[in-house]
Amino acid sequence: MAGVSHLPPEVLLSKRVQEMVINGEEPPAPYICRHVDATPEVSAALSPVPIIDLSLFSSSTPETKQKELQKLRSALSSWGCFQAIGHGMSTSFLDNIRQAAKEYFEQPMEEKKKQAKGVEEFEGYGADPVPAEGQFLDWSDRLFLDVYPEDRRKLRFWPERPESFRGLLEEYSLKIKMVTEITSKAMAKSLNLEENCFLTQFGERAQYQARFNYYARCHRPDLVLGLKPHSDGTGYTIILQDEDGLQVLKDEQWFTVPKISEALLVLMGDQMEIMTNGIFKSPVHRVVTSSEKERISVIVFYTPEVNKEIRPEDGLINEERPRLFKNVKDYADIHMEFYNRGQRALHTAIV
Ligand SMILES: O=C(O)CCC(=O)C(=O)O
Ligand SMILES: [Fe+2]
Repeated sequence: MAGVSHLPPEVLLSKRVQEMVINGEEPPAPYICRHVDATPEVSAALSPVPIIDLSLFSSSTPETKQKELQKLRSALSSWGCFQAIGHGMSTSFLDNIRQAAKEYFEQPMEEKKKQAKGVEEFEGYGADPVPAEGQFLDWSDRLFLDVYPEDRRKLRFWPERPESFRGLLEEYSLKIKMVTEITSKAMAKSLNLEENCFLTQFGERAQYQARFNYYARCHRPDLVLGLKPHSDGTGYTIILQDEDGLQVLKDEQWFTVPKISEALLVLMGDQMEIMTNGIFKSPVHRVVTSSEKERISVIVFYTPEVNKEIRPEDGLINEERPRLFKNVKDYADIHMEFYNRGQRALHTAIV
């Protein structure tokens, strides 16, 4: 096949990874990671990512509730993420979401290109905007959609096919809203804070953005990543996966997050680290590629409302733990600038 490795990133990013795979092309040079990562990897079977049962926060004895809150606090202080079960969504409903995403990506390119985004835009079907020079590209395609506040939706990017897509996304987002409410309250209680404090910081016009990721098979999983290492600029992020592939960095090891059919991964972003004055960790994570299986994930980014200042909770600042972070506004934008250069942005918020 004709090689494409001489093409610059902005040209490559106007093509889809899925197209390259269908055409039998080798990963072009900009997709090849240029450093050798010697960090050990822990397989899904051996990764003890904590599991939290959200249903125990509403219907259980005070002792059981307290125990689960402690588990939550410990999970978020050490891992920065947990697998949520008992969230009120059935496994068959989650499978319907996985299936709709799969059917979307399985459609012919012309169909998906109806939602095509510009190379430098965020919303729509495509890839991340062109990164800074020297950064490698991600072996993935994605569909990115603003979901809430509702008046921010751009329906021209919402697929009409598969037919179930829009309805399922609507239903899923409503349920995710309930999950964020339960989770935000439980996180506050686990830190002995007033239960609505994080919800108030996120604001009434908190943002929910959905991202459907398609990680194509790749001949060279040793050289190519589905998504480069990063932390999220969100408040926190909720991830539904259909295969293993996501890895979280902890204790200098990459832990593969096991796919559990009934679970959603809740992962802290930098803004929760700021609001908890550094108690909850926003973990670095990445997605590896596989030569055997493609992978789909459905992500909801949950971020404080535009233009709203957030700050470390007063109740988490004391003599032993002085204030670590400044008040910040629209941190996700700063995060994006650094992300583009393959860097973290959290240090910009340190006092
Ligand atoms: O696909 C995944 O599992 C993770 C995606 C992710 O980390 C992101 O979109 O920020
Ligand atoms: Fe992420």
